[in-house]
Amino acid sequence: MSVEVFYDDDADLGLIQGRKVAVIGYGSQGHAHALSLRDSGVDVVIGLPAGSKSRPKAEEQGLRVLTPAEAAAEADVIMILAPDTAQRGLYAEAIAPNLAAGKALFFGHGFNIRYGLIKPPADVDVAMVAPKGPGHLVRRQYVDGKGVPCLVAVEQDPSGNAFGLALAYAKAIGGTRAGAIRTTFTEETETDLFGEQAVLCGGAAALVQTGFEVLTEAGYAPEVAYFECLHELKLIVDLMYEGGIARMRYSISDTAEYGDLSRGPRVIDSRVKDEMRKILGEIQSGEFAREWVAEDEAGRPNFAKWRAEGAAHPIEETGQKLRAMMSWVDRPITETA
Ligand SMILES: NC(=O)C1=CN([C@@H]2O[C@H](COP(=O)(O)OP(=O)(O)OC[C@H]3O[C@@H](n4cnc5c(N)ncnc54)[C@H](OP(=O)(O)O)[C@@H]3O)[C@@H](O)[C@H]2O)C=CC1
Ligand SMILES: CC[C@](O)(C(C)=O)C(=O)O
Ligand SMILES: [Mg+2]
Ligand SMILES: [Mg+2]
Repeated sequence: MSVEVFYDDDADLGLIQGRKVAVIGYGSQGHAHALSLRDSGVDVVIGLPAGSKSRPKAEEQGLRVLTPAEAAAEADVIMILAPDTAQRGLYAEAIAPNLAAGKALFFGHGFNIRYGLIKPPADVDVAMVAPKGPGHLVRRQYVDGKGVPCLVAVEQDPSGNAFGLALAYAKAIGGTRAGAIRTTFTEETETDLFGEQAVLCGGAAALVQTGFEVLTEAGYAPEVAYFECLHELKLIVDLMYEGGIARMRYSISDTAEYGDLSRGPRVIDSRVKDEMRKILGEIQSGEFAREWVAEDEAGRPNFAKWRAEGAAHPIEETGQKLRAMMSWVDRPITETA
């Protein structure tokens, strides 16, 4: 099945330049959207609670900061870029009372709409512009005259113009420079959750930690194990990123490629694939969403425990020491926030 991809020439920036946009939240995505919208000539206001630690960051950039309710009341387009777990309460308290027919409600990820946690009124456009990359990279690419590809979706379209408006928004943050792909809230949410759980974050972190443990438990130096299991992963993924798995295999030695082809399927075997299918099932059925919402409402006890265990893993201490020796690893992408 082929997808529809839209580029700068397909989007009319004027559609978003003519509206006032409230960006609610000024974290990874929020700062990138707000600054790039402003640089694209859009009238932007930021919505943040009174005690938010993000307020000074937005104000330092010369942005006008109001409370979420005040910003939502002023704006025609409200982009919610607060954490997914905060969105339901934020919507009920500050946004729903300030919606009116003809306004548009935008999201950077479909979680709250897909799982029915937010149910906007029928006379409001509901759309999504979801960059396929971390917010700091979204901003850096925009500043460099490039862009991070976006997914664009429409859930409700009473105006008949929701897709054009979303495409204009994607253009204003650099997304259509790279390409904006039309999708649905369901497809974006389920694939995004699956990708981050099974492959990009959960799968990759567990693979790296487990490889490091096997080597160090067998008596190899943690420093050598770090290079083999974490540091070089970026170099290998860069090759995949540039030219796919085939390009990576072209670049490595035949010995590595034979080991890859003969041993890789033993590591990621049918049991792992079955577990991935189970994880996808939990996402599709809403089981993961219910678990995560309950964990958040309970004060995140497991989240805090697992996060602390991850931070205490020996690979972190080894990494800290080694990264200090590598001057080229000293420009964190988060420095634009
Ligand atoms: N991180 C990423 O790169 C990606 C994120 N997304 C999606 O973008 C959205 C935002 O995520 P992300 O940028 O990671 O979030 P962050 O955690 O980086 O930032 C959240 C921001 O929202 C503020 N905030 C917290 N609570 C509230 C509230 N009740 N009302 C208003 N503002 C609030 C925070 O302020 P304070 O500083 O005070 O905590 C902070 O400025 C999510 O839907 C996420 O799934 C999509 C693609 C990639
Ligand atoms: C991969 C994690 C992500 O989905 C992202 C940066 O796209 C997220 O939710 O942060
Ligand atoms: Mg993602
Ligand atoms: Mg995500």
